[in-house]
Amino acid sequence: MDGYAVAGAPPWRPLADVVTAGGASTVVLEPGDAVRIATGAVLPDGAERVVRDEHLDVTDSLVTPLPGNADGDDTRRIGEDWHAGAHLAPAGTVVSPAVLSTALSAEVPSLAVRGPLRVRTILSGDEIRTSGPLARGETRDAVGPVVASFVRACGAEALEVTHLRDTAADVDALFSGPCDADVLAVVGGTGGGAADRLRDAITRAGGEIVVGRVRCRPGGSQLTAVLPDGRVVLGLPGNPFAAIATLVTILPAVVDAALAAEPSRRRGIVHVDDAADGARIVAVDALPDGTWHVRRGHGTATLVGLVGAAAFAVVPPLARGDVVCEIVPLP
Ligand SMILES: Nc1nc2c(c(=O)[nH]1)N[C@H]1C(S)=C(S)[C@@H](COP(=O)(O)OP(=O)(O)OC[C@H]3O[C@@H](n4cnc5c(N)ncnc54)[C@H](O)[C@@H]3O)O[C@H]1N2
Ligand code: MOO
Repeated sequence: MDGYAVAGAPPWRPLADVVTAGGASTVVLEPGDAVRIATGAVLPDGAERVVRDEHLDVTDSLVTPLPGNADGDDTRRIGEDWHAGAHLAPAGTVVSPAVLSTALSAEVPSLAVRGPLRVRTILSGDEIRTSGPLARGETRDAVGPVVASFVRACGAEALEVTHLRDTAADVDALFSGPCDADVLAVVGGTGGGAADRLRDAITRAGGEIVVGRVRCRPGGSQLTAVLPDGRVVLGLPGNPFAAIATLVTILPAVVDAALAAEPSRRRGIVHVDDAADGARIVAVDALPDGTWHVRRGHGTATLVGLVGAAAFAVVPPLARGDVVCEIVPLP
């Protein structure tokens, strides 16, 4: 506190010196002395306490406590914020700016951390074209260039996107080769149709399909699998809206599980007009009263239904009216 460092009983004699923060002071107080001190300065030798300016009457020759403030002490003592060995953040806490700043205050130079999870997105489909003009039968890649934003919004690190040809050998190589990723997010090939080789390849690689399908639209054909080396495979349905909706609803759960983090799901009230048998992932707009409004459906072939939208909402099966839903904010 800005005030006076004092020694002995009041009133005190003010010394001419000023003790400032960061400097090495040579001031020594005798009983009856007071010296002006700045917030953050080290208490000078001989000082017994600090009294803040607001609690003092100061003249050229005398420093006197104001009535009712005779005994106050505004000294900040080393270690007063926490004791040695104190737990400042429980295991599993996300390393937020507050955690980093607290570690700095506590002179903790390094932290044991898990993650971030590294996610590699793999585009599948011989028809998918990432650059150059489209030939007949080709489809513009509308996921690769934007997927990193969504991966990062899930708290994971996005590695570069690769493109896989629709051959069994290429899909096998994806799962058997060395890899710098913790999660392989494969776009397309989840359906099990003529050209979809993902499920068989996971089985051939000795992987276990943990979630084979989900009663949800879009994203019903999504899968979550674990390879023998622990890597997680997310099969994202190929239609871009389905791929992104699936990614942002399933990847956070994988991140939480891998990092032993406490799941934190945001919820909100969504106005739902019609009920459906299964769960739905819908784009929503924020209303001024803090509730959410379902957007008109646009199909899943593009992300046009997300343009300007604030979030996805996961609407539970059969729900209608004002429904509490999981809200997944969009990046
Ligand atoms: N008999 C059925 N067939 C399909 C069904 C069904 O219920 N019964 N569902 C359809 C839906 S909905 C989806 S979604 C897909 C999911 O299957 P896949 O994951 O195997 O997806 P693909 O067939 O590989 O691709 C679907 C569609 O998306 C296009 N695509 C793929 N990647 C991209 C990309 N990076 N950028 C833009 N577009 C992409 C791809 O060309 C296909 O047109 O199954 C349906 N079939
Ligand atoms: O999974 Mo498709 O999931 O409805 O576009």
